[in-house]
Amino acid sequence: MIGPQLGELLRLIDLRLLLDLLFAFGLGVLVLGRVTEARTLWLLRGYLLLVALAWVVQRYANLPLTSKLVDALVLACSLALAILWQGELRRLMELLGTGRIGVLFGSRSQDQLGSGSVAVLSEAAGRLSQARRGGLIVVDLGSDLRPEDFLNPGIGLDAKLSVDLLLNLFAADTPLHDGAVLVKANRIVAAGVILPLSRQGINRYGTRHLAALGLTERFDQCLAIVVSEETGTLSLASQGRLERPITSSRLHDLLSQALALPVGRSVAKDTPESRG
Ligand SMILES: Nc1ncnc2c1ncn2[C@@H]1O[C@H](COP(=O)(O)OP(=O)(O)OP(=O)(O)O)[C@@H](O)[C@H]1O
Repeated sequence: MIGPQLGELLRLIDLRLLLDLLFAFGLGVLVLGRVTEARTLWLLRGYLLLVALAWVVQRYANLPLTSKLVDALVLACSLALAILWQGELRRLMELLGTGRIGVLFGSRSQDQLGSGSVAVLSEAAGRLSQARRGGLIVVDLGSDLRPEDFLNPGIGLDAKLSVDLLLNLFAADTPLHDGAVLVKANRIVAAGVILPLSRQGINRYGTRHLAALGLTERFDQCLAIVVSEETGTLSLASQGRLERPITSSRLHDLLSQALALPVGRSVAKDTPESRG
């Protein structure tokens, strides 16, 4: 009957091995699914392939020397990747340590910025740049940032995003003009936020630009718009890299691309809504 045959089949299949393969496959899919950059994806695929090869050699081939060599290769690659991805690995440990594992599985936040907000941000940045007024705007695309992620979380505002309010917040000699403005889901969440600084480019950039790099290298779902007070230069920081100098219309296109919105300049309408 079916009973003994099923029992026989189950005996033949190593359940633990099956589970092991299933978990490893799931983990691989999860990690690869989170990577969007092509080069990173190739590196990760190569690394996972090496790990799988090391496992096969160790388990099925009785070749101790080959096994040792492949293990050494995996170790060398692990060290190289740990150096290359130290920011990402630190972020992963922070997420695990603070119990925010959901961020690893979650997709981008639903309440994203719309095209109106992109226009508001690029117009405000353009006007700050023309006036040579320093500014730093962090755009959170769904990073689940917490106050403890900043050196100082600043003053909570929860105000509607508008060009006027942004210009006001960066007006010289006002209490909140120092630090960054945090924008999330069409709202100005906080101002006067002090961000962690990056250690890369320390000889090249001042602290405003290092702050933009510092945050975006830790949170890949954050962008930082920087306006230099010294030169009026506009920059956009993303994933620990600065694109500069850019025009406000280029900023508009880059923000639209990041949000997967149709690219093309639209004017920030001075509606009562945008005035907040
Ligand atoms: N950690 C930080 N987080 C947020 N803002 C910061 C931080 N550090 C400095 N800033 C902002 O940057 C300003 C100082 O900018 P600084 O001149 O050092 O940098 P910069 O990159 O050369 O910018 P700029 O080109 O505007 O001069 C501060 O007044 C403050 O508003």
